[in-house]
Amino acid sequence: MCMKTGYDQMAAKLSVNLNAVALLRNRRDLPWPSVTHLGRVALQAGAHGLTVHPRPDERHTRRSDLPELRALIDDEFPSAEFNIEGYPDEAFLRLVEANQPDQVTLVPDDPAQPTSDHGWDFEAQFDLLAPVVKRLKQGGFRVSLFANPDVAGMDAAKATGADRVELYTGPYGGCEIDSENAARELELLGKAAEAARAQGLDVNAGHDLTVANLPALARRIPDLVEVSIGHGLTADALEFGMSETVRRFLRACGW
Ligand SMILES: CC(=O)[C@@H](O)[C@H](O)COP(=O)(O)O
Ligand SMILES: NCC(=O)COP(=O)(O)O
Repeated sequence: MCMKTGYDQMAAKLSVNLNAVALLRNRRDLPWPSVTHLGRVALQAGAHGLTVHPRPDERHTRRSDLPELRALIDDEFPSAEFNIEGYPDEAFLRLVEANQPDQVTLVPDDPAQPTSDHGWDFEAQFDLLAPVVKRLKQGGFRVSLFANPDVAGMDAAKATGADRVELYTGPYGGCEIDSENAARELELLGKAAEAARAQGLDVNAGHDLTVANLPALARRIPDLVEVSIGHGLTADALEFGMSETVRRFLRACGW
């Protein structure tokens, strides 16, 4: 990681989640907006990676998007990272193995859920997670586990063999900026990050992050390694264009 430009700390890498672009494309049986091309524009503008969360019903990114995105990174942006998120059933694990991401983020999603809204219960779901993490690590993938902003369970998260946790920032993202609620959620995230770091886990974060709420998160978690952002970033891209939006988000991360 490079030094931040505006702070005395390191900056989190920005991975652009393309699910919202895919959702827009999927309104028609047409190939635009192109998920792969908007991924290219985001990487050209300086994003550090691309994230997809292909769900079983393919309402967002489709299985067929993944080889194209893998090839985009391999051919044009070899230092960028590809992050695939999802619930670790056999179909998902095979999809991951076929598309060789740099990072796999395991999320406890039910297929019927509109979006991700909680992290793993690491103790209760340890027996599910540990063998999956082992298989993914043997495949050479970095593994991150979606986590509630909760101090409890970080030891169990570490015991699964995972490399990182990704803190679920939805409740923080839903708060009015500078409100007491935002301060309380931020503190929960900060404490959870400290607990994860104490176990030797690196910390990612994501869900409902915006240009407005990112700077305080980056200050509270100075060693945050990566943020993955889709909905808010895509909304801004409609207003400012993808390139300018990525630059705005990079600045909000502290680059
Ligand atoms: C794991 C997580 O927080 C997700 O935010 C997610 O990948 C968002 O995906 P959707 O945009 O498809 O809801
Ligand atoms: N991994 C979290 C993520 O990708 C965030 O997505 P979004 O809430 O910003 O759409």
